[in-house]
Amino acid sequence: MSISQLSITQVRNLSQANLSLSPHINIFFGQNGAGKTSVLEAVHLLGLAKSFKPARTRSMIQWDQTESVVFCKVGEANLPVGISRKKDGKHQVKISGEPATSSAELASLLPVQLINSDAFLLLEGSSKNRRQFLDWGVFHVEHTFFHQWQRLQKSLKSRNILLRSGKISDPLRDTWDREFIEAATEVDNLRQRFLKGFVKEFERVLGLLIDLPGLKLHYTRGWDKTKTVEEVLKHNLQRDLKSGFTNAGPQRADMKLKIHGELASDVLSRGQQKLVVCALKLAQGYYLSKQTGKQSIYLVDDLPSELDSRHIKLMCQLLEEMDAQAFITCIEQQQLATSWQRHQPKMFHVEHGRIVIAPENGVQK
Ligand SMILES: Nc1ncnc2c1ncn2[C@@H]1O[C@H](COP(=O)(O)OP(=O)(O)OP(=O)(O)O)[C@@H](O)[C@H]1O
Repeated sequence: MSISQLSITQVRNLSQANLSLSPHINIFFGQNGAGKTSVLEAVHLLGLAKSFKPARTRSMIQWDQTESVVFCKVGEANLPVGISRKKDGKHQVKISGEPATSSAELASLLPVQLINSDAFLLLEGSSKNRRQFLDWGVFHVEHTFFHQWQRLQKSLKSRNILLRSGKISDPLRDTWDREFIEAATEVDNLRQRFLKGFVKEFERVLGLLIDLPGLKLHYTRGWDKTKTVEEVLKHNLQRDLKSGFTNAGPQRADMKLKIHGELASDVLSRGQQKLVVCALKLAQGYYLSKQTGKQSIYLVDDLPSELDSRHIKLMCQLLEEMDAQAFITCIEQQQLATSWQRHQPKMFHVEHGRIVIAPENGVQK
């Protein structure tokens, strides 16, 4: 799926922009503070109904305005998709003129992958970042995942409320325990099944980007691997009651990257870390496309930062080969002008919140 037309209204310093996009590579270049990242944020809002960080969503609305609106046409059928977001946090999503039933519907239609400076959190941040990354892939590849994941969240929340109330023999807790056990087992099975294929794809893409022998992805499911969830819940009951929450389960799963037993974030240089993170993100798009035929949409903020010219070219080649639609930002047009082999990118110059089409390769024809 790619976006053919994009209209952005009152997002940060972009008062109004109407863009006709390439289904392949779209590059936004311009000086600091021009509004390049805001274009990516607008597409992110369309795909996930929020900014890069949920807490930033409110601040996206242009000063002295009450709402941001982003509208696009998707795929060959030019399916209209729009979102409006108000200062009070309310938002409205419409797909083909009808209100979307859930944000999952939007996410399924527009599989957005973001590579920006926050992407380093995949290596150095909390396990929540890695679980979100993993679950993005499982959600798109395994059709039953969303339902099981919702069951897990609901049963976990209800169980934790009962734990805090201290009702040790509450029959209601037995009910939520059973629901939690079933959902936890399913979520873990689906994550593991996804990872079997994904890890191979990740190793392939990483090998094309950088030679890091010994780098391995280690999945931990969130509870003792020699025990069932049921056994762990029984074993941990006193501890769970004392702490007021469920200590073990898929809500504690992690996916660490280690090299020779050390965390990649403790060992690798900044550039190497960026390449590992890019390999993870690109592998998601490749794997999704191989498993489902769906194309992802890539938002890459400041692609050249931290990378030497050889690695910039390799990144561009991999994005092109995947045939995903990409929105890429950089400061100078020349930084990315000659990195492409298959398609000429569409170049946009962003200046003080205004976006104009620029000549390809910076050469006026
Ligand atoms: N709510 C808002 N209303 C209006 N302007 C805003 C709002 N929030 C941020 N801005 C301004 O909008 C611009 C957003 O810039 P953006 O982050 O898109 O820049 P950029 O081109 O990616 O720059 P850089 O290269 O420095 O990352 C900045 O000039 C910022 O000060």
